[in-house]
Amino acid sequence: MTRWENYLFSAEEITGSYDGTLPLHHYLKGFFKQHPYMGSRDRRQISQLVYAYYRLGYLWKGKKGTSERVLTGTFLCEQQSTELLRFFRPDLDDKAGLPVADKLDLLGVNNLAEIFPFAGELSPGIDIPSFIQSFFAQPHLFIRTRNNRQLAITRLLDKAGISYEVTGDDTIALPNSTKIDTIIADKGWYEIQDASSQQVGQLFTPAPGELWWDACAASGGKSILLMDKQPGVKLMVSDVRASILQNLHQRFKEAGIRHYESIVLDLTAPVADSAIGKRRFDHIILDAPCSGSGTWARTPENLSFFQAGKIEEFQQLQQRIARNVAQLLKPGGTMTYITCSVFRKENEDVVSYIEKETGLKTLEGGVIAGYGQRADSMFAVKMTK
Ligand SMILES: C[S@@+](CC[C@H](N)C(=O)[O-])C[C@H]1O[C@@H](n2cnc3c(N)ncnc32)[C@H](O)[C@@H]1O
Repeated sequence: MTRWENYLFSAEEITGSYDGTLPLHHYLKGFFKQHPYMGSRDRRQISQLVYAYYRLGYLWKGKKGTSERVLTGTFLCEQQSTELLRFFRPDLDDKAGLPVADKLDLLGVNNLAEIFPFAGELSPGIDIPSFIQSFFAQPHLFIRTRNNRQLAITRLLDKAGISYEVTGDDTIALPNSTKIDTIIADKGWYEIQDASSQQVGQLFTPAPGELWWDACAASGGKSILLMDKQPGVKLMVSDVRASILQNLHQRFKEAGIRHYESIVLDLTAPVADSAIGKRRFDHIILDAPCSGSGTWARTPENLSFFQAGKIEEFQQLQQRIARNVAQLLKPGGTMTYITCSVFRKENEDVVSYIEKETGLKTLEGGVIAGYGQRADSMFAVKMTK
């Protein structure tokens, strides 16, 4: 067998045994551990084939064989000729430089719902063709530069020969494979944070002395953004997972944030006075658990394994959490409801529910369509009591 045939064979073996239970990158790690004779180039090429396959979503599922789908996915993802595609499908390789829309035409795909069957669930602000076509490109790695270090960082990137684009005052887009921690030693200079997540920060207008609560803080990405804007706020962070708050403590330490309070809270139940006393908050960040569908260009295996019924499960969870969280907002304060979902039921419909159930009113915000700049897509709405 040639090298290319071996690669295709391995990709077929992986897609045949992977069941979506683990994230795909974990599964691939396990697979390569069991095949230690594969070198780093082999691992990279096989992983690319597997990812290209999952980027097809539902296209030709059950209708065409795995190898044909792997090669079709590869054709849609590659922007220039590759040896592998030239070996198997020179007809497609000749056309590798075409835009994705033209490639789909060439393949006779004129209904994008063949790829993404959830198109009817999308928030109105999402451009359906652009969103679906974005699955065929790996999103960028974005960093948010801190403490006026942008120039110093771009110098180091230049020195390391990394291609990058400065896309905002504090935002740099990098190739996804960049090992940024090997280039910039001081972790206090930057945060890895998607461009859309950074954009959410425009809804935060903190003033010194205000009491802020990051209710679903995870490892603290939004909180660090907030504290960089205004180090003088009084911050409380919470999450249902104690383990993720441990990650937050480490990340805060590296970011130089020392003064904050943290607490483990399950927000599906009302917050007891015994946990936080009679305190009420000037501002709340509610970055709710969600389907993550705005990030599926990074984890395209979800296109095949996500179950439609999950959308409503998330919606119910978001509604319960939002109702309990809104109780702790001071009159005149704001709550910013955030998801990294593109589904209306998790976004606009939850905002309508919050308005109806808690009396909060929408001030500004909506869909953040990241697919246009190879970033995640999100939803963020600022509401007031
Ligand atoms: C989208 S993530 C938050 C991301 C984070 N704000 C950031 O910027 O990195 C949602 C978080 O909600 C937490 N969560 C899920 N269910 C919860 C619950 N019932 N109560 C509190 N937090 C919950 C999850 O553990 C997860 O860390």
